[in-house]
Amino acid sequence: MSTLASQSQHTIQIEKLRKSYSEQTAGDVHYIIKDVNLVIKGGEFFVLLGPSGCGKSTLLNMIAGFVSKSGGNLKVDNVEIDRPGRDRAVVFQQADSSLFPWLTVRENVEFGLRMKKTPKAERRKISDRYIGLVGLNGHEEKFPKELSGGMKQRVQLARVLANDPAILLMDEPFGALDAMTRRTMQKELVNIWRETHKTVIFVTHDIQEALLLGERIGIMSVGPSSNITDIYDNALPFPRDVASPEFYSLYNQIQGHFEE
Ligand SMILES: Nc1ncnc2c1ncn2[C@@H]1O[C@H](COP(=O)(O)OP(=O)(O)OP(=O)(O)O)[C@@H](O)[C@H]1O
Repeated sequence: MSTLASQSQHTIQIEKLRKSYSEQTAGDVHYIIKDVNLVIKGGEFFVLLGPSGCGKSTLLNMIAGFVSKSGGNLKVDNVEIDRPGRDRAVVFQQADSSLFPWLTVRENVEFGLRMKKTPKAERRKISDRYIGLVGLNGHEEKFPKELSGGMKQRVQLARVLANDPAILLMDEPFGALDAMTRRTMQKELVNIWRETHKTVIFVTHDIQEALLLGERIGIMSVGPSSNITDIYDNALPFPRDVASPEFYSLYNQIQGHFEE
């Protein structure tokens, strides 16, 4: 288990970061994102909010090390990111594609630990903890096809958490869930984050979701050459109340930003 001290590191430093998927083609370079500057502190819950197609997933996948940069600097604790690493893990919107259908809930959660050759008793202890944390007690022996969409997303989250990455990269993880399940998962994620002190970068295009979760909310402009144009601090106490005047006021400020 990572200590609080070690989790308070893992600061992500982004300087003049740019990405083009068409650098090899002749003519003007078409940048998806251009000159993004951002520092995300270790242990912070940061939300990337922006309209569809602005490059949120591209930026997240660059931090994950799945997509290469075209220019600028992208570092964790002053070390350049040039590949995926155990310090970072991604939670995708579609849980189905990340779960092994032939493995049970417990076996899916323990998969990474098995690869690391973690002893069986230790694996069981860790999977018990995270299966409990995501509310799946009693479902350990089920297969993915026997689970609802929300339950599958919980398994994906438990599996990622079991590997204890310091940095959680979440790409619209609740986008495919019904409204009630989504709200439950949002509350659980906040509890997990507060308990584990991980750095979270959460991508969404939903202002309410951004405000329910984030300590800071980075607004991405419409592409191409998208950038983070504004950052909103959100110090509202947890659990956040969507009906409070403070929530409503912040919501309107951010919405106004997109209407400009
Ligand atoms: N592998 C790729 N090759 C070429 N273009 C790509 C690739 N991946 C993404 N793009 C383009 O980059 C732009 C940004 O896509 P991206 O998925 O990062 O945006 P997004 O903000 O996450 O969108 P959404 O909210 O709809 O998921 C889009 O125009 C998309 O077509």
